[in-house]
Amino acid sequence: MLEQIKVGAVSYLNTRPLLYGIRQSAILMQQIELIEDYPANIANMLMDGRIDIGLVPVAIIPKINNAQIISDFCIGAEGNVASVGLFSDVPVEEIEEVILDYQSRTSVNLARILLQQYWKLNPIFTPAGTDFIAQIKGTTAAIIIGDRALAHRNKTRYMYDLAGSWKAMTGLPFVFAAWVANKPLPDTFIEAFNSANALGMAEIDAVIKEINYPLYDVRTYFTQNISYRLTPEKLKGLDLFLEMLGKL
Ligand SMILES: C=C(O[C@@H]1C=C(C(=O)O)C=C[C@H]1O)C(=O)O
Repeated sequence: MLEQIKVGAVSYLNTRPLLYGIRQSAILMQQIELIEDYPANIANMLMDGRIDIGLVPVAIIPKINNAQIISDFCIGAEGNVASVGLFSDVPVEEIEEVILDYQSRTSVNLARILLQQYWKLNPIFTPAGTDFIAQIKGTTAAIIIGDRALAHRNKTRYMYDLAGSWKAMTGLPFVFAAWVANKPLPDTFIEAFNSANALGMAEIDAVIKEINYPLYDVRTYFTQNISYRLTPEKLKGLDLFLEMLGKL
């Protein structure tokens, strides 16, 4: 038997439409082993070769040998993404310290770019411990991503949406994560993988039916906040982000 292709996916709600399609595809499921974890862990797995494909934070693409984006689907946003924010009790100008979510690799860097170039501020950045959300207080703010960010909306006085702010600064959409392989894969497999992703998007009603999430409207999240197609405009946003990241 051929060895299975190891695929790592982000374990947040936003990935559910993509995984729905993959799981529906029996032939694909015979060829892959699916591993779910938070983004920073998926990034480590792809970097050290424990997986062959990962829905990885785009910020780590430059650190991967032979990195290839293999899919037309991504975790992106054309405006407010709702699940990536700078959460603060004070207005952004008054923030002195920003704690950076340990689960993130892209958004923490996006936050550094936006604070420097959009808000023109220079706060201290601190790596997060596991209980960092409880430390948001006074002039200490935090970047939170994923489901924990959705759950924390309305809990702080201010939530600056990082994808919305990126759009305001650059006029471009933003890509948080993309399907990246660290080795060449057969074209037939890549085609099947893409079709499976597309299937999930086409069956969005069925995806939503499976989810019981009371804290945010998942239909709005999947159809108006997250934008899954890796369009030429998104690739422009991605190129600009990687260029800015290189100069940080
Ligand atoms: C929009 C999101 O994008 C995520 C943000 C990531 C990051 O900051 O490194 C990585 C993967 C994405 O799933 C989110 O999870 O809320």
